[in-house]
Amino acid sequence: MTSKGPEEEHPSVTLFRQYLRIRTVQPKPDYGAAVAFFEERARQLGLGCQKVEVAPGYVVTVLTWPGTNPALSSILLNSHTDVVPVFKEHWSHDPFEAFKDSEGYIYARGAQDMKCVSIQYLEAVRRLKVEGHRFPRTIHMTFVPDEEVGGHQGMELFVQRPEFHALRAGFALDEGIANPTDAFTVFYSERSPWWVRVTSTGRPGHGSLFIEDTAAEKLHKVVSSILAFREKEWQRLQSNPHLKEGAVTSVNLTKLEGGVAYNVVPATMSASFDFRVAPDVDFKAFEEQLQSWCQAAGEGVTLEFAQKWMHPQVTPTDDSNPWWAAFSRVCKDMNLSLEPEIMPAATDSRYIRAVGVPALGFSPLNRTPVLLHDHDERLHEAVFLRGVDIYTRLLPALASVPALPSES
Ligand SMILES: CSCC[C@H](NC=O)C(=O)O
Ligand SMILES: [Zn+2]
Ligand SMILES: [Zn+2]
Repeated sequence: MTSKGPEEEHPSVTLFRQYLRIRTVQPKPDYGAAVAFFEERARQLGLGCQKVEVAPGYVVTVLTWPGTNPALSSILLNSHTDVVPVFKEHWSHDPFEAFKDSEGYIYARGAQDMKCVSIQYLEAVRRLKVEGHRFPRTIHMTFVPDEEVGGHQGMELFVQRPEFHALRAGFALDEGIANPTDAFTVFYSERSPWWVRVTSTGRPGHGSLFIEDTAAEKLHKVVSSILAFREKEWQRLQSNPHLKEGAVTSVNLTKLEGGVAYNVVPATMSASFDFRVAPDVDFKAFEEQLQSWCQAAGEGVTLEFAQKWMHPQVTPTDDSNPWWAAFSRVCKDMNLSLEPEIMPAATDSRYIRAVGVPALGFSPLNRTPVLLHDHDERLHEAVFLRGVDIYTRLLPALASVPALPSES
């Protein structure tokens, strides 16, 4: 399927590269251009198009292919439109040019995360429509802003809107992560982001003296306790080949703040941590553990949360879940091997699952190095096109899942 020259390029690849050139890059994404792009796709494909402004300047675009049985719940195909910033000097090609090399690799920010998936959905729907298919369940494609900075102005608000409930989503697909092997990774749950800032207060004074009870020494104790916990989780992951990254709790010390001069002992210092809490953790006990590390460090050590997700959900990956049964059956029929895992990072799936809609995180990218958020993010056009084939098989199966007990 690799094209030799631009004149022979597969039209789906050309469309993908057009979308990659839209600069929806944080912190100032050009969302207007993205919305216009999807409106034009809706027009070309003859799909319904709805724009929902969830916050000023933050529009969710919904493209709809109605099913034949409106009594059934719908399939939601979600993708975010924003991408993370780049360090341009570390790229081999301009990250917003969608350069394709002679082997067929397309270099661009968003090539894996997740502009590929948006176009793969659209192109699968286009093919199925052109072939004259109709399915019982409605298929909605949602193109949402703000995911890369937490989705607070995107999916978090959208799931609370009447327009979201009107979609009557029964099942959702959202992003996954590439897999370097022949297999495909599929995510059935996510770790919960807890962003914690520990602030320590103590006695100030002259930097030449042995001051007692300083902010720094107490902060050091908390940092040590947390990094010791990190090491324990890391060892647990390393020593058990059955455990994948998302199954343990991770933490990184990501910020240290405080101090004004070399010779002034500061009265306040703080440390910020990015925790990703595994879904099987007892959240209450874990928070108590954090509090007790602060208390053990001494007086005047407190913590606050900048982010604290409290609703982890697991989408079942057995045949008790008819959506999983349909999804995995197609993969089996196509000889695709699946590796079900817990997403280490946080995606919009958490908001979708939290309102009771089962969701799988799946980017149909195998034999692809994991380059999301990295320099030289790229995707081979053949892998991209294979992904369109995969959705072209998945969508008919999902949109034809028979009425669930709750729907009859
Ligand atoms: C926790 S809000 C930030 C969401 C972000 N998502 C993708 O990278 C992440 O850091 O996982
Ligand atoms: Zn993403
Ligand atoms: Zn991302």
